[in-house]
Amino acid sequence: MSADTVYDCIVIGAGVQGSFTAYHLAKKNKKTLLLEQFVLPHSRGSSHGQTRVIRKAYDQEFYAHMLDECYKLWAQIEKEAGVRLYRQTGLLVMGPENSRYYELVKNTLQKNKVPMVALTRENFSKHIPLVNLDEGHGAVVEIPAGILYADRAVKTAQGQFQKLGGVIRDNAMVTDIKPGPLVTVVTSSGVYRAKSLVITAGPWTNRLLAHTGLELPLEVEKINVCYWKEKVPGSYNIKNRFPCFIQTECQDTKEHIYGLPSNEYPGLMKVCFHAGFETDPDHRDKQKNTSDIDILQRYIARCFPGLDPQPAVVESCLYTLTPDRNFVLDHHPAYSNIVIGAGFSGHGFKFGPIIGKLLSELSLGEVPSYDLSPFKIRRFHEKTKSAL
Ligand SMILES: Cc1cc2nc3c(=O)[nH]c(=O)nc-3n(C[C@H](O)[C@H](O)[C@H](O)COP(=O)(O)OP(=O)(O)OC[C@H]3O[C@@H](n4cnc5c(N)ncnc54)[C@H](O)[C@@H]3O)c2cc1C
Ligand SMILES: O=C(O)[C@@H]1CCCCN1
Repeated sequence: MSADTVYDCIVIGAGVQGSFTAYHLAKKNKKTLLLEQFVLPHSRGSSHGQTRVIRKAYDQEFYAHMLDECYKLWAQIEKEAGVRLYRQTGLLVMGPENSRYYELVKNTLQKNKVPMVALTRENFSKHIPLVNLDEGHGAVVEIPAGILYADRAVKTAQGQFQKLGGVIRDNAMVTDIKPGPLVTVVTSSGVYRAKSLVITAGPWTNRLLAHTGLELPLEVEKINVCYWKEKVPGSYNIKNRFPCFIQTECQDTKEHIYGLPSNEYPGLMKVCFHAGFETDPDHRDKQKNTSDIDILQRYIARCFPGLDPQPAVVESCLYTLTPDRNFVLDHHPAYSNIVIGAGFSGHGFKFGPIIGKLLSELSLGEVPSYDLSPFKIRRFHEKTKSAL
């Protein structure tokens, strides 16, 4: 491409959401440029690591609805690229039987006819050995849920995008955005222009939006990603059909604790706390709070007796949270040819292919395939007004 190329669309940020957006745009024959500040692949954002959970066990039904198509889109890209990205493991959901959240999750699964098994206290340990169910808690298994191979998925979306003629420039940090009928994007390695722009910059979203006069209520948190050693190797292994799990709340915390079967590191199971500590994305290593690990240790000692209750490996990842934990998928309020995909609040990976499709639709001025009202920027202002 020559220096004066005008792209149909520029996408900023090659995490899972930007990579899938670029892929969908290229599928629609749009001349697309994907810009990434770091050399790819990297582990400084939110999409790195080997695994993520895919599930329909949500308290809000609109997420479960989107997942129908999402599973199909994951299967489609697996087929196109000849790689495996999804593996069914099932998802064990445990929570206080009398809690509203646990009830809503069960209702979503039932209403959407998701194959599931409700476990009783009597048969729990037969189906799920080496886990202690808390007193007063119920348990259901969502059968089709599973894991996504995260790093491989991002690489595959980028690879398919390139095969379709898309251009990726990594090591290209965007330093300025000049809105207009043609948007100008200034990077550390060149200046580019396009008819439309999609910003999928994860934890750096507000830094980029500052160039356009907008600030969203996003909070960036560092998550301690903990792996715990199996006392007997293999006891919680994916090959032995151990499922992913979510503990919606328990005596140790009102927040989710969740885990994935041992898989990526031999003999280690990933169990994490679904909340972290505020950080600057460029300085996350300075955030050293580990009070979440104390909570996890207590939980593991009580409920996962087959794990050593000391983390064997601790890595880090970033969440970008909105106040209501729903995503932002919308046009920029002042510039209709700038589209924003942000605030994935620690649960956006599974939706990558559908978010890519939706952001591509918004950037092309098409009617989006789903009702995007839960994801509009306007909701933040409405909240502020009603609070006055
Ligand atoms: C520990 C952890 C566990 C999770 N578990 C799950 C799960 O089980 N299931 C699930 O569905 N989701 C899960 N998530 C959430 C999911 O991973 C995120 O929602 C998703 O990865 C967000 O992707 P993104 O593309 O928005 O952000 P990112 O991956 O951060 O991508 C943004 C990209 O923009 C680039 N960028 C930023 N600024 C610039 C600039 N100025 N110029 C150029 N490039 C720029 C960044 O370098 C980065 O590559 C988890 C997240 C974490 C951290
Ligand atoms: O999005 C998910 O499915 C996981 C599990 C629960 C909390 C963190 N994210």
